Amino acid sequence: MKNYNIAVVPGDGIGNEIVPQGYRVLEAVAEKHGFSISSESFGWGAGYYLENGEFLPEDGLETLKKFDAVYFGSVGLPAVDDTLPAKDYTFKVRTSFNQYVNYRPVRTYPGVTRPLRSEKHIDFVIVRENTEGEFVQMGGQYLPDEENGMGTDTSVFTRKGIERVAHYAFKLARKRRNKVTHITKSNTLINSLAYWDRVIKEVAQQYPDVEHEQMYIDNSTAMFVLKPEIFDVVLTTNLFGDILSDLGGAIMGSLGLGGSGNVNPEKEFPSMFEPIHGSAPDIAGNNIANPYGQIWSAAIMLEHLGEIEAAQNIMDAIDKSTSEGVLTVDLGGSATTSDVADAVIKNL
Ligand SMILES: NC(=O)C1=CN([C@@H]2O[C@H](COP(=O)(O)OP(=O)(O)OC[C@H]3O[C@@H](n4cnc5c(N)ncnc54)[C@H](O)[C@@H]3O)[C@@H](O)[C@H]2O)C=CC1
Ligand SMILES: CC(=O)C(=O)O
Ligand SMILES: [K+]
Ligand SMILES: [Mn+2]
Repeated sequence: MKNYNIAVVPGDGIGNEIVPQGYRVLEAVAEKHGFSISSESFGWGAGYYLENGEFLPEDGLETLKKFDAVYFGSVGLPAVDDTLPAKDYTFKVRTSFNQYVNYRPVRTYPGVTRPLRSEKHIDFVIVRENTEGEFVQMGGQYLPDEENGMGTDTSVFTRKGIERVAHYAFKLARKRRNKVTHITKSNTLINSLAYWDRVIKEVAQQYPDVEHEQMYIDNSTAMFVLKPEIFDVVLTTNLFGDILSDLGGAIMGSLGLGGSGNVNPEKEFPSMFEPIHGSAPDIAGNNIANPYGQIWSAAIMLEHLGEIEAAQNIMDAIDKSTSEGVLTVDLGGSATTSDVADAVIKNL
């Protein structure tokens, strides 16, 4: 029997509630589709940092490398300096494992009320560049306590970094509705994002069959709300994609509905699958967090591993569950985190 060995990293806050429920769905779907899942769980994150002074052990990345994939929650706690979780865990894994695509789909969930007036069907994918751009954390603070103190962060856009994510986006569009909208702000960021546009346009010429449109980030936030049905593949920078994907969660009805994959398309390293949101310390510990995005992330992981039918089975079971009204508090319902997983497993 085919087996997938998964590193499970729940992280902090609600990660410790939704990851175990997502894992239950994973085990159930595996049994149904004739493959097995083995796993090891790692208690890394901000809580681990409070006890050990680091987010993960020194050989943590080496440990993760041996797995087929990483099933992750979120990291960050109010008691820990919040400049650390991304630097010391999330970005470290994404960058070290060349997970240069952050695949973040947005869609309509049946039975979920969304904040938009329009009832039109939404189904698009944000492809967020995931290793460079505004988030390379190259910069510094100069005399921070002084009157003339200052801080800088430099954006880095490389030809290689832009080309590889652009090729991914155009290839993905060919499997969908053949349209790429690339997000920019080159009217003001006249070096970094003008270069981003230039390289994407070069790549676009190799996909003459795919419609290609450029849109400024400010206008795109408005279009997400006013006309989200116009999007198919949204190709964005790291920072813009971070912001747009929370907006994507919001237009679906809740941040808790968004699943994602940090993908190394070449499969030289394991990819990492997590919901789009953070550790939500404000609601943690009550079994009320919405696990649909975490469960969707399991489906995205299975698709990446080649278990297409099992992935589709999870998506159908999610749709059946939301249609039946199995909705958490953030969606106006009263289902608990574990109620949702129970329903999804029943509906597989
Ligand atoms: N990839 C990661 O590990 C990420 C970590 N973070 C970290 O998470 C911590 C909290 O950050 P916030 O800005 O508050 O963002 P957040 O996404 O954790 O929460 C924002 C709001 O959405 C709600 N929410 C999020 N997920 C939910 C779910 N599944 N069900 C119901 N409600 C949900 C929260 O209760 C909160 O009111 C910080 O330490 C931050 O650095 C934030 C984003 C990503
Ligand atoms: C760090 C963060 O907010 C994200 O990757 O979505
Ligand atoms: K997350
Ligand atoms: Mn984010």
